[in-house]
Amino acid sequence: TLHWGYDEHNGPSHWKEVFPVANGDRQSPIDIKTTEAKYDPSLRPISPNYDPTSAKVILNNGHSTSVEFDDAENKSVLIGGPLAGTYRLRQIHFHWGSSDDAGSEHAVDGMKYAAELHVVHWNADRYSSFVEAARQPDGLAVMAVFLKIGECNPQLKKITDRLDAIRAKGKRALFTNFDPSCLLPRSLDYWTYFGSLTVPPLLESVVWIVLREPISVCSEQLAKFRSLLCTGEGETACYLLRNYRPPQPLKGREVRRN
Ligand SMILES: C[C@@H](CNC(=O)c1ccc(S(N)(=O)=O)cc1)Cn1ccc2ccccc21
Ligand SMILES: [Zn+2]
Repeated sequence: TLHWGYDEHNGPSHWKEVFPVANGDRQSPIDIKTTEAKYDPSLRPISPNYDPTSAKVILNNGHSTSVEFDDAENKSVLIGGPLAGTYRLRQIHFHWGSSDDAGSEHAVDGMKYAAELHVVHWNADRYSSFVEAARQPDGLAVMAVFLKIGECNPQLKKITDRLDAIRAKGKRALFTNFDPSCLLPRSLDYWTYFGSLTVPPLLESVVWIVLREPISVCSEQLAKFRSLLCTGEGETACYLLRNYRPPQPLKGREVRRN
């Protein structure tokens, strides 16, 4: 059976063989055509409110590196923006490419950034667990932040410095006292649209909030992400050189902006 990944034989073009929703009506990512985005005065400012003690572990799941947060209560939440209710922080993770000239999942007028940060939340007002929320059309809210090649990012250093400890798939390390707001740009202006997870099972349960202003990352920091392995210890090493899905058809969806 297909174990999905990002190689020629198991990458995004194969995912539909196991996950037919890959050809669904609200798939992500998308190419955001800025002139077609509709200004919506009802959209409020987004309001992230994170407690650094919620951060627990950093791990390599073979498809990306993620920092996982304690989501047993409303300690770190996202409210406002297009959201009705309180969305609880679950994890953050990254997508990158094999070179600096592509790596983001969303594109802006056809232009891709070097990488993309996803801050993943679930609707704790309406659902009792992440896994339940992940199956609902309004279950998840993911804030996307573009990483643009430039100065090394001192906040990102906290994450890239730990990657040596989790090089193999399945490895994890303690990672606490971390507030992911430190990775957000000055402006929280955003585009928003209804979409999906960008990796299998590609569930169509995500309200996407894509920040318009990128943060910076330098080549050396990106190179550390590419040194992660998509294989476990003792297996023949395969490097996680890229882990982005290309933009998917909009299928008539509207993209709004604040
Ligand atoms: C959600 C999956 C686990 N996947 C994620 O949590 C996840 C989160 C964000 C993104 S992204 N790149 O879009 O921000 C991608 C994946 C668990 N799971 C697996 C099968 C499954 C079935 C029902 C419910 C949950 C299920
Ligand atoms: Zn992601």
